[in-house]
Amino acid sequence: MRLIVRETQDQAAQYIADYIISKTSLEYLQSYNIILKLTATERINGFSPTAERPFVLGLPTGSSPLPIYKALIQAYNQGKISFRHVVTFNMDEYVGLPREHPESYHSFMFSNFFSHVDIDSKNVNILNGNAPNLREECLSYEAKIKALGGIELFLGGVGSDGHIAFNEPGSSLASRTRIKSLAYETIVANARFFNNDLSLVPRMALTVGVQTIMDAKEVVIIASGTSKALAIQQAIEGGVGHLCTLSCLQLHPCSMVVVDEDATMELKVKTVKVCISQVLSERSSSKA
Ligand SMILES: O=P(O)(O)OC[C@H]1O[C@](O)(CO)[C@@H](O)[C@@H]1O
Repeated sequence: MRLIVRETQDQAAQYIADYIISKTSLEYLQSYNIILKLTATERINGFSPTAERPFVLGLPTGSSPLPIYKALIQAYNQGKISFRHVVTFNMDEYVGLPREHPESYHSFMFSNFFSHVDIDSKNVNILNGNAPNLREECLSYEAKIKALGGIELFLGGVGSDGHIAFNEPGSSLASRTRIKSLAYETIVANARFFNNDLSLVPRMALTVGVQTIMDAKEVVIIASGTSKALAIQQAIEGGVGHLCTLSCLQLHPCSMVVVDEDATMELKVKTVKVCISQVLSERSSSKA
């Protein structure tokens, strides 16, 4: 698992947006007075997606990815990226909240991202939390991901309790898309989107599973703010376990967690130093 630290949330978001677009450009990483010149890898642009061979992108909601969506929209407006041949799968959706509700993840995704770029709405996949048969809905979501050859890059956030998507503490690390009850901590955290009224926050959601995320070829997580610091500490310094489902990424061959400085507050100085020096050596050896 790679850990990338940026000073602010906006810088962390810009790093991820650039990474997803992947300009084939040179990147400079400064660490402990060493400046290394690194070659950025290619993602959407390097993949050159077509209608027959789309780029399959997993996407999150929440406040953390908002600056990433802003940066992607800006890049689209500058002609640096097109989403015409990108197929998206969102991580989760509330159960029972009407699709048109301003806090549904459908509304969130269209108002914060999809309506501002050239994505074809037929390529947008979001779980239907009002489906007549929720189990069937989850099974066909998994089947659709598989039929498209899997997710190329899954972008995600993390809950303050360490959840990835809505895989709350105690979720099976082998889980797949299913219905989940939200943890009390998540209901409290999300109440800010529902006039701080706990009774208005849906109690259940459909969510991709931990294994669905682990199956993606690459996973990129954003975390910012001190409220995420404990979750980041557990996921990075703790063992792999179902009480902090983000920790599953320790077992992923290609995962990256991008944080702002506030989110590193519970990490040991040594962890941050080791992670940064690993990035430097991994990247410089991949250049050789
Ligand atoms: O970024 P926020 O608003 O803290 O949200 C945290 C997490 O909760 C979720 O919205 C629940 O899935 C995640 O997608 C997100 O990463």
